[in-house]
Amino acid sequence: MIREQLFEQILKKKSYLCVGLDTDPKKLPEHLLDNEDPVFEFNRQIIEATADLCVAYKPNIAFYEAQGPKGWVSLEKTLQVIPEEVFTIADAKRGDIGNTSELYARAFFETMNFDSITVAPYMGADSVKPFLVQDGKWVILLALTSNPGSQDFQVLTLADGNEEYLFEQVLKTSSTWATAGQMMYVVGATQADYVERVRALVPEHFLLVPGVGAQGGSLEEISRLGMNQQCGLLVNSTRGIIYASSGRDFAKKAREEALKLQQEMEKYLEQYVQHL
Ligand SMILES: O=C(O)c1cc(=O)[nH]c(=O)n1[C@@H]1O[C@H](COP(=O)(O)O)[C@@H](O)[C@H]1O
Repeated sequence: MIREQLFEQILKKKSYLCVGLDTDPKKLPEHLLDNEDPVFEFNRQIIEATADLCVAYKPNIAFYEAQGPKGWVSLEKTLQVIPEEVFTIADAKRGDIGNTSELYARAFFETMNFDSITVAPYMGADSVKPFLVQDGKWVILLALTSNPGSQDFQVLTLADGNEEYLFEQVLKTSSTWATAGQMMYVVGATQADYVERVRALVPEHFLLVPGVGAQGGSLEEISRLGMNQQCGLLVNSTRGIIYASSGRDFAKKAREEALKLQQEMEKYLEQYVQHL
């Protein structure tokens, strides 16, 4: 999916919500367990209940890999029921020497038809470039993550005397590898203090923002500080939506939570995107 299509969908749905599909077999509502493929059935109902409120789905691959071959089957079936216009993110956090990254790219972009994949920048240019193979397929590079461990390396200052954080160097260098039509950055909602520094370096790029809800990040703050004139944000919520209820009403409750976020997003879009 190209950038213009993504923005069109944001305008149409008045939403920049990404729903995480981190489907844990241990957390499924009991009444689904008799199903032939409970993980798929759970995802199918979540998608049916939320597809008009969100612009992206982000299955975290770990939740499928952990189940072995049947997990990959559930993932493939899930992709098939995501409506065509909704952006898909393989949250796989890959990246390796060039020829291996090529195979990761093939796995997620060809064997499975994801629009994008999350990639770790640590191994540098030759580990990321194999994912930048064609228009409409995106790299979402980890820049400043939402977790406590982000403090261990990402905000260390470099020894070159420029008072620059490591994540800023990641943004500077990697933004020369691809345009804002092929690269996005992960910036945690818990990192609002640094968002202005992120935007100073990558004003045009979309940011994938996880960490609202269960991790405590604020949608208001990240929207105020991070939005650009093409919205420029995909804000993810996973547990806050998909596990809103563990009962028979799980899909209805998921919709209610997604709707709350969408309605808040509609407000920020009107406030911060000028030509709306
Ligand atoms: O790449 C990600 O999506 C990601 C990056 C990051 O910095 N923090 C983060 O939480 N994530 C993912 O975003 C999702 C967050 O889920 P919730 O905390 O349940 O909303 C999980 O799939 C995480 O793996």
